[in-house]
Amino acid sequence: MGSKRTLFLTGGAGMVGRNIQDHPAAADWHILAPRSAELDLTDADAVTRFVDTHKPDLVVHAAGRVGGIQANMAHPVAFLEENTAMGRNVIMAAHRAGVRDFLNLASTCMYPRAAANPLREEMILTGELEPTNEGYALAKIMATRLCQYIGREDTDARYKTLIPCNLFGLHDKFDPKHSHLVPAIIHKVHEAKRLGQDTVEIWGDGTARREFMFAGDLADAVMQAANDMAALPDLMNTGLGHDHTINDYYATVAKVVGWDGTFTHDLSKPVGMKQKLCSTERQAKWGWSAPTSLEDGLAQTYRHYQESFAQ
Ligand SMILES: NC(=O)C1=CN([C@@H]2O[C@H](COP(=O)(O)OP(=O)(O)OC[C@H]3O[C@@H](n4cnc5c(N)ncnc54)[C@H](OP(=O)(O)O)[C@@H]3O)[C@@H](O)[C@H]2O)C=CC1
Ligand SMILES: C[C@H]1O[C@H](OP(=O)(O)OP(=O)(O)OC[C@H]2O[C@@H](n3cnc4c(=O)[nH]c(N)nc43)[C@H](O)[C@@H]2O)[C@@H](O)[C@@H](O)C1=O
Repeated sequence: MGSKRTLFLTGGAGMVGRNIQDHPAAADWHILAPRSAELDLTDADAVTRFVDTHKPDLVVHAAGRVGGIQANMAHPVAFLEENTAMGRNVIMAAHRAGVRDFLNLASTCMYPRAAANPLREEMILTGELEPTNEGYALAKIMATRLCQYIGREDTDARYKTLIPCNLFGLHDKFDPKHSHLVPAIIHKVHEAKRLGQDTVEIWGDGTARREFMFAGDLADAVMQAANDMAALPDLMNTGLGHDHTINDYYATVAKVVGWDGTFTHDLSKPVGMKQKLCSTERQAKWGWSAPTSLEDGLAQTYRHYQESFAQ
């Protein structure tokens, strides 16, 4: 314990944070993961005091106000303001305290809405953002650029950003008001099975495409990065390099849950980006790929849902 390096993990109780703490390589670190009730990251002075007191060797910034398309559209002020404040406070407190290594988590929502797929890291800030999550994306771009500027001005600082694709997994949010696509489908299809319903409604026409990675796999990439920050590119997509239609995700979840009903489409619901598929070129050069198949990840997530959320 005495010889372990200290990792300040923000958002340690969230989906990504819990998967990081459950990763086998987490045992190599002394992890500090305060809840928001103990350390409100929007409070700059409190963050500075925390970082100055603990002087971590590495910060992994996995906290944020996070939600699916509907939550982002309903609360753009909070998504922009809280995420900007958290990013700025954590990054600046770490840099002022002399923390050399910082791993920032962004999101593929910060790519321009009309960018050609697959999305390459140098496309950031080359076009207009997707309006359904613009506030959140602006906050993510701010934190990403701040890390890059710090790295440019202070060549000892390794302030780097992973850009994960959409994620799902254990400890996801299943509440329909906040959920992303995959947990929303799991909840809807499970409920249809439980209540004996023979149809489930899909938002939009189902032809939009998404790249959903198992959150345990993102944790694996984070731990590989943590172990050798020098080897990590300063900005890198973390994804699968392939995607599926929304209709495909519904069909696959129905198979995993064991429900054989049919689907309808509600064309009045928001659809967002038509496609946001990562280029995995940098990730491949870095020497990593996601190990979990969609079916296996969904089966694990459905078991977790049944244990923690389902009626
Ligand atoms: N989920 C996804 O599909 C994707 C996520 N990401 C990024 O990964 C990161 C983690 O996301 P995810 O785990 O899904 O999010 P969750 O919503 O599951 O977790 C977010 C965490 O942030 C913490 N938090 C929120 N506000 C504050 C605050 N004011 N002070 C301190 N802590 C706060 C919460 O802490 P507490 O529980 O203690 O309140 C919570 O544990 C985010 O940066 C997100 O943008 C990127 C791409 C896709
Ligand atoms: C990772 C990224 O994720 C977010 O963007 P998003 O990918 O658009 O979010 P989503 O997962 O909620 O939806 C994906 C797609 O799925 C369709 N869809 C069908 N049926 C349901 C459904 O029942 N619920 C939801 N939520 N979507 C549905 C929905 O219409 C859309 O086309 C950002 O806000 C931001 O959080 C971010 O960083």
